[in-house]
Amino acid sequence: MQVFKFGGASVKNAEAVRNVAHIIQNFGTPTHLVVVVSAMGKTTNALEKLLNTYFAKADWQTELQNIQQYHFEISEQLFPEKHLIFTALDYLFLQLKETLLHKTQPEKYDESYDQVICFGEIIATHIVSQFLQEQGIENEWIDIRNFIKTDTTWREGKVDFAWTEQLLKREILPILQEKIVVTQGFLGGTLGNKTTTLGREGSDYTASILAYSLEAQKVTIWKDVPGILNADPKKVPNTQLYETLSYTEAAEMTFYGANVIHPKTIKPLANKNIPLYVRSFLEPHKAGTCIDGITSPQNTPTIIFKPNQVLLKFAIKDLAFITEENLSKILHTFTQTNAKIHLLQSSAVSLWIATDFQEHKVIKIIDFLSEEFAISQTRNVQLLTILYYNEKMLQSILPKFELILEQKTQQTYRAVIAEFSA
Ligand SMILES: Nc1ncnc2c1ncn2[C@@H]1O[C@H](COP(=O)(O)OP(=O)(O)O)[C@@H](O)[C@H]1O
Ligand SMILES: N[C@@H](CC(=O)OP(=O)(O)O)C(=O)O
Repeated sequence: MQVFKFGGASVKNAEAVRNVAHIIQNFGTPTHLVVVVSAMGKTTNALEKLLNTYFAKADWQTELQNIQQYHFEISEQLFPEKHLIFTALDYLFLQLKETLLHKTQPEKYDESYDQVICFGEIIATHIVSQFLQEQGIENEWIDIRNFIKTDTTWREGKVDFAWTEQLLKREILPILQEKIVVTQGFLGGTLGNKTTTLGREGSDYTASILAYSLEAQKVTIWKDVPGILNADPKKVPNTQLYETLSYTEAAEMTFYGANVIHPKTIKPLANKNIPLYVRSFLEPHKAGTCIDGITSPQNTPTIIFKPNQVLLKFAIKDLAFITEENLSKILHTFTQTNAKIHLLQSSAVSLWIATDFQEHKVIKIIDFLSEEFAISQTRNVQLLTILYYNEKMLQSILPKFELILEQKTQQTYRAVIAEFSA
């Protein structure tokens, strides 16, 4: 069996959904395929805005209406009038409103977030599943929250692989003998059947969890790019396609912030030696990139920009030096806050850490540590990583940015950079 994953861009409008149906039609057999689908277009961002507007007691009704209108407009182009999908959508949007009004609390932000944000994937999979059915592609819609089991780390659920594997094997494998399965990316469920999410852009990870658990022959992630390139084509001109990549290289790229695939995707696949294909849904006849355990590392230069970072500086207050003890205190606070350290540098009296700019986490970190350290922050920075860099590459990129902090090893160049202010 195989796993296909379609992200937001591949289902962003009616034409895109039709294209997804064509790709699935060309799969060859009407069985043995799990289709993982993300929220349509930028719906996850819109749902985040809905929740924040609701908590801010502002005009959340307009936000809800916009999301509803977007999905209805797509569905009107895909289905005949009075199709069952419209009743399902009415019900789902009612459920979303009820959840917002009765199941969210500002003081439980992360938990509330998961209960609301999940509707993007739930709604998208209903539309896709029904449309495939309309096209004669028999499929079963599955609620993945009943199968991918996580703890209660809201917004970053930790997957219980043993339990998940058992449930998926028992319940999904028999269905796959007869038809295709359509399910949601990004979502999980707790023991108490509450919804969790696996981290932003986590649908790639879902595809990998499913492939691992069901021992898939391969996974294909369909994107709006020809495959994995040596840089994001939206940021760097004249990029080159990797036809093959090793698991190690791919994992390294995602670790440094190449957001073409979610960082957690590679490990489960590597553990079971399942190849991952990254292919273009715009040019589905092309082979794309194959990531596997056979390819040996090519050491090709790769440029990675990681935006939306903040650089925190922790300075010792009483003229003492940075010690292992206060280092561990700072690191422990990051663990407790579930904030990721993307770059770390120390001097005699200060420690710098670059992390994602998530305001609520930054506030928590500063709250915990401000008694002992003088903390300053540089916002609106990004992290630049160049794997297997050379001086020529540095000279082609660095003059375009303000350089705030720099680290070099023989193979890897890393810097905290900012756009020049106008
Ligand atoms: N090294 C890279 N190779 C290809 N695409 C990249 C790379 N780094 C970043 N990207 C970006 O990743 C995007 C695709 O990922 P994403 O938007 O998350 O897709 P989806 O939401 O459909 O899963 C591309 O449009 C491209 O801008
Ligand atoms: N919809 C979620 C999960 C996801 O993975 O989306 P995408 O496949 O479009 O990156 C998000 O936007 O974070």
